[in-house]
Amino acid sequence: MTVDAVPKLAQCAAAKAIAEWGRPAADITHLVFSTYSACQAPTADLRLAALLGLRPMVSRTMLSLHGCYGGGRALSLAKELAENNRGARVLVACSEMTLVCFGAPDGGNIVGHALFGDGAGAVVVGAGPFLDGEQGPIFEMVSATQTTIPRTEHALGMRVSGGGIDFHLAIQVPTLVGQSVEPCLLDAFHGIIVDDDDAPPPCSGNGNGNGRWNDLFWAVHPGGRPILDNIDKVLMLEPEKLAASRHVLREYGNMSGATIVFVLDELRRGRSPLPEWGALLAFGPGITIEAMVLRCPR
Ligand SMILES: CC(C)(COP(=O)(O)OP(=O)(O)OC[C@H]1O[C@@H](n2cnc3c(N)ncnc32)[C@H](O)[C@@H]1OP(=O)(O)O)[C@@H](O)C(=O)NCCC(=O)NCCSC(=O)CC(=O)O
Repeated sequence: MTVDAVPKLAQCAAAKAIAEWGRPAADITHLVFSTYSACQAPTADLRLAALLGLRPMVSRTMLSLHGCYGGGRALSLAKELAENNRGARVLVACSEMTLVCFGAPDGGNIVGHALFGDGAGAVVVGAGPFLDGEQGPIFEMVSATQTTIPRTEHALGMRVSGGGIDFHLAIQVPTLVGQSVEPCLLDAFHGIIVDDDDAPPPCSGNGNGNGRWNDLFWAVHPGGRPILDNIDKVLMLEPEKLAASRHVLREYGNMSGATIVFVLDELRRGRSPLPEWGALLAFGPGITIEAMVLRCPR
C-alpha cells in the first residue's frame, strides 16, 4: 500500500511546489526523494518522476531510511547539486506514511505511534541564473554541515521486518540532541565566508554564538516536545523562536523527513518579517544532526 501511496502523496506536494516556482515540470533537472516508508526497486523517485511528467534525463537520487534528518540531507544535497551544475533546478520531495510502522503496541513502538504523522513536502532548489517566469528565492542555503554524535547509533533507529518497519526511540534522545546542537551550529556558522558587514550574528562579536542565537529565525525539526524544550533551554531562545516548529508538531505530528519543509513553509507565511539570518536543524538515526545557515534574500 505504501509503495503506491508514498509517491502519490509526494506528487501532491511537488505539483504545488512546481506551480509556485512558475516553470514547467520538464525544466526540473534533478530529483532528490527522501522517505522511510516505501522500500522497493525501482525506487519511489522513478514513480514520482513519471507521475509529474519529469523528463527521462532527470537525474534521480533516492534517500532511504534517513528518518527525520532526511529532509535536511535532501536540501543539503540539492544545494550541492544546484551549485555544481549550472542552471540546475533540483526538486526535493519528502513523503512519509506511518502505516508502514503499524503494529501491535510494545515498549518502543508506542512512543512512535504517539508522535509520528503522515505528510509530504517539496521544494525547488536552484543557484541561478534566473529563468523567465521563475519565482525568486525564498530562503538561501548558505552553509550546511552534518554531524554524527559518537556512540549514539543504538539510541534511535528503524529496522525493516516482515511486518513493516519497527522503530526504536531511546528515552535519552532529547537530552543527547540538546547537548549536541550548539557545537553543530557553530560549525555551520564558521563555514561562512562573507564581508564583515554582512556577517550573520553568531559570526560577529566573540564568534561563539553566546546570546546571539535570538537574532536568528529558526527552522528546527520538531522531533518531539522534549527535544524542542531542550533546544530552547540550551540556546536560551526566546519563547516565540521555535513557534513554527511547535505549531507544525501540534497540527501534524512528527512527519519525519517531511516535517522540516512544513516548518519552512510556516516561517515564510508568518505575519511579521523574518530576520535576515536563520538556522535549520534536523536530526535522526545516527544520531545525525543536519545544521544549516539560512538567509532571507533582501
Ligand atoms: C512520547 C512523548 C510524545 C510523550 O510526551 P508527553 O508530553 O505526553 O509526556 P512526557 O514527555 O512526560 O512522557 C510521558 C511518559 O513517557 C515516558 N517516555 C518519554 N519518552 C520515552 C521513550 N522514548 N521511551 C520510553 N518512555 C518514554 C516518560 O518517561 C514518561 O514516563 P512516566 O509517566 O513514567 O514519567 C514525548 O515524551 C516525546 O515526544 N518523546 C520522544 C522524543 C523523541 O525521541 N523524538 C525523536 C523522534 S525521532 C526523530 O525525530 C527522528 C527519526 O525518527 O528519525
